[in-house]
Formats: sequence, C-alpha cells, structure tokens
Amino acid sequence: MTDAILETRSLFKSFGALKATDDVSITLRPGEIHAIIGPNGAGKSTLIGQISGALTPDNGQVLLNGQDVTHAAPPQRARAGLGRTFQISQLAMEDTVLQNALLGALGASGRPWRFLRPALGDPALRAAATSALERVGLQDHLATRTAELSHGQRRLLEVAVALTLRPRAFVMDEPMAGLGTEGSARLTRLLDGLRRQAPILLVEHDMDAVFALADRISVLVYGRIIATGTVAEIRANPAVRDAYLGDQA
Ligand SMILES: Nc1ncnc2c1ncn2[C@@H]1O[C@H](COP(=O)(O)OP(=O)(O)OP(=O)(O)O)[C@@H](O)[C@H]1O
Repeated sequence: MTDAILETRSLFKSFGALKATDDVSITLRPGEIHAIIGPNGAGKSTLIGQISGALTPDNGQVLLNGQDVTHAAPPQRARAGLGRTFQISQLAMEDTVLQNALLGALGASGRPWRFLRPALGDPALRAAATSALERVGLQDHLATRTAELSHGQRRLLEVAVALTLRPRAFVMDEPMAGLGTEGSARLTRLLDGLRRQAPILLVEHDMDAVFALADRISVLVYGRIIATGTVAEIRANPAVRDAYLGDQA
C-alpha cells in the first residue's frame, strides 16, 4: 500500500536501442510538489507522456489513486483525476478566456462536444469555469480573446483549464518556459498555493522555480533516476552536480 496519489512502478520505454525510460519508479504524495529535472534528452517528456497516456510503456505501471491507468486513454485519466498542462499550448486562440475555461469544464463533465452551445449557458459549468479563472487571477479577462493575452497570462489560463477538471494530481511540463521574471514569479506563487489542492509533478528547467517550489526533486539522466531528495540534498549531491546542475547548485 502507498499514500501516493500518482505513482509509476518500474517504467521502461525504448525507442529502438535507446532506453528513454529505464526502470523509473516515482511517487507523488498529497500536498507536495515533486520536480523532475535533468539534462536535455534525459527522458522527462517521455516519462510525462507515459503518465498522461500519450505514450504506452514497454513495461511497468502507472497508478492514479491506486488505480492502474497504464493502458487508459488520456481522457479516461483526466476523468480519473489527472490534470495537466502542456509544453505546447492547447488553447483555442480565437475563443475568449471564458470560452476556453468552459471547454475545459465541459470536457470534465464528460458530456459530448455537440452539447457545447447549451453548455456555454449552463450555470454549473459557468461557475466551475469562472471559479478556476478567479483562482489564477484572470477574472478581469473573461471576455478577452485568448490571442490577446500575454504569454504569461496564457500559462495561467492553461492552469485554469486544468483546474476545471478538479484534478487530484497535476502534471506540468515546463510551465515556466518563455516567461520573464515577473511571469515566473506570478506562476511560482500560484503553484505554491495549488499544491494544497492537488499535488504537482513538475518538469522544469527553471532552477529558481524548482528550488523555490519543490518538496522533493528527482534527477533523470539517460532515462534513469539517479537521485531523489529535498532541495538541499539534491543541491549537495556530487553526482547531480556532475550530471546536471554544475554551478547552478
Ligand atoms: N518518438 C521518439 N522516437 C525516437 N526517439 C525519441 C522519441 N521521443 C524521444 N526520443 C528520444 O528519447 C530521449 C529522451 O527524450 P525526451 O524528449 O523524453 O527528453 P527530455 O528530457 O524531455 O528533453 P528536453 O529537456 O530537451 O525536453 C532523447 O534521446 C530523444 O531523442
């Protein structure tokens, strides 16, 4: 038994002769931010792909709330409580901020897309969408066309869309990418509070954000976890300094 909300057990995934995921077992516990760091090509996206259902592992298991979702399709995982944000934005740029959040809420309701029009007037879905937008601080931009948002605001909207699913766990792939200092600081504050709502598995290259947020860090190198520990433990780990952090430690 485990108290993990999300867990991988001995995952393996190869592309030809390349072992992109090599015996990876990680847990995400209630209330924590668990960061996955490592050099380019270490296998972070491949790992996230197997957790989200975009990729099928060659071996091993993915568990969500103790339920085996290794072979579940991404929408099934979302309904089982997995909220995620993507490296590449999935937002509908021509739609308004509120419409994007409503689309997320509609997806979470499990209703077919052909009910989109009536759904847009559904008070329960509107409440879910507006409360998620308030949570990320976009309540003054409900009618703004998404294309007009700044890059940082789009990132916040992506988190709001994920929130409409009322996730039990978040998986975030480089949410800080492309954000300036102010945008990173704002998103860091948001994620800091969000962990109490649902723990976050965070793949991130921005070490300031990782060191500020992570309860635990796992370091992935050539598909393998070489260390898991607190920020202080990871910063002081000679193998990690060698393989990745260098003078950033
Ligand atoms: N579909 C694929 N086919 C073949 N090789 C792949 C495929 N996807 C990833 N790889 C290889 O698997 C390894 C791990 O890639 P992955 O994108 O998971 O790393 P990453 O840690 O996310 O890198 P980055 O930090 O640059 O995003 C790399 O060597 C990559 O070239």
